Amino acid sequence: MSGTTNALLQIEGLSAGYGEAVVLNDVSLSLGEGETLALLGRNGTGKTTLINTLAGATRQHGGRILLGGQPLHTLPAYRRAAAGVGWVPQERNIFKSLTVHENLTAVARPGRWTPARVYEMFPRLAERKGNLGTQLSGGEQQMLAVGRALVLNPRLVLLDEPLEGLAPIIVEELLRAIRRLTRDEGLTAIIVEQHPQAILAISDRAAVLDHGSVVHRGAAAELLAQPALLDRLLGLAR
Ligand SMILES: Nc1ncnc2c1ncn2[C@@H]1O[C@H](COP(=O)(O)OP(=O)(O)OP(=O)(O)O)[C@@H](O)[C@H]1O
Repeated sequence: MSGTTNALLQIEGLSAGYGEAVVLNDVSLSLGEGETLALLGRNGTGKTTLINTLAGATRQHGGRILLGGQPLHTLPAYRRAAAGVGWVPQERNIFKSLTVHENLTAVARPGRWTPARVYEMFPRLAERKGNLGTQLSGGEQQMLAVGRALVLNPRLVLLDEPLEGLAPIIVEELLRAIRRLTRDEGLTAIIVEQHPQAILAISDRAAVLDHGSVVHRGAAAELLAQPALLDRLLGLAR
């Protein structure tokens, strides 16, 4: 990963889990400003647990998380958004009883990402401004979840399987938007995904988890260029 001294995000010796159960063991990673990390691994290896731990939604047993040099791990979950963490959880968690527009304005904070820019990025949402969360398709809910994280104007965005369960045409649309965010807008992000090739292609860095530990870290392009290594790391037979 990038040099640890000027990294935006530093994760050091992190152990975390649920209750007494420890899922993550001694995870250390760092990410520079404007970089995207593809977080890969087989099912149940701890990817969501790592994202949730960064967001403050698990029991942390040890280690440190620093964002811009400031400790994040000492803050309760509700203060991590204000500290600069935009979290798009697997369940999306949009406010279903609010309209699309209300979902965005309810959480917006000053900065370059405004609801208008989110609508420009996701024209489907602009068309559905006045619709309630309950009236949205899965893909529209996912776009709204991403938009809601953006209007927080976070320093770091956590995307947990943003493409999961979506129709291929929507996957293409979201991938285009995420590519724009990571490549053109310089967003700093961690993306968990089951489609490794698609995500590696738009990421700078890659990390692979197995049994709650980091078993590989390096440049995304290098891993993309080594499909046999990628298959081995993900436990796929060739
Ligand atoms: N709420 C929970 N309480 C207890 N154990 C949990 C909880 N959520 C996940 N686990 C356990 O933690 C381990 C890691 O799960 P996690 O969801 O982080 O993996 P993952 O790599 O994100 O997998 P997937 O790709 O299936 O989402 C698994 O053994 C899982 O059973």
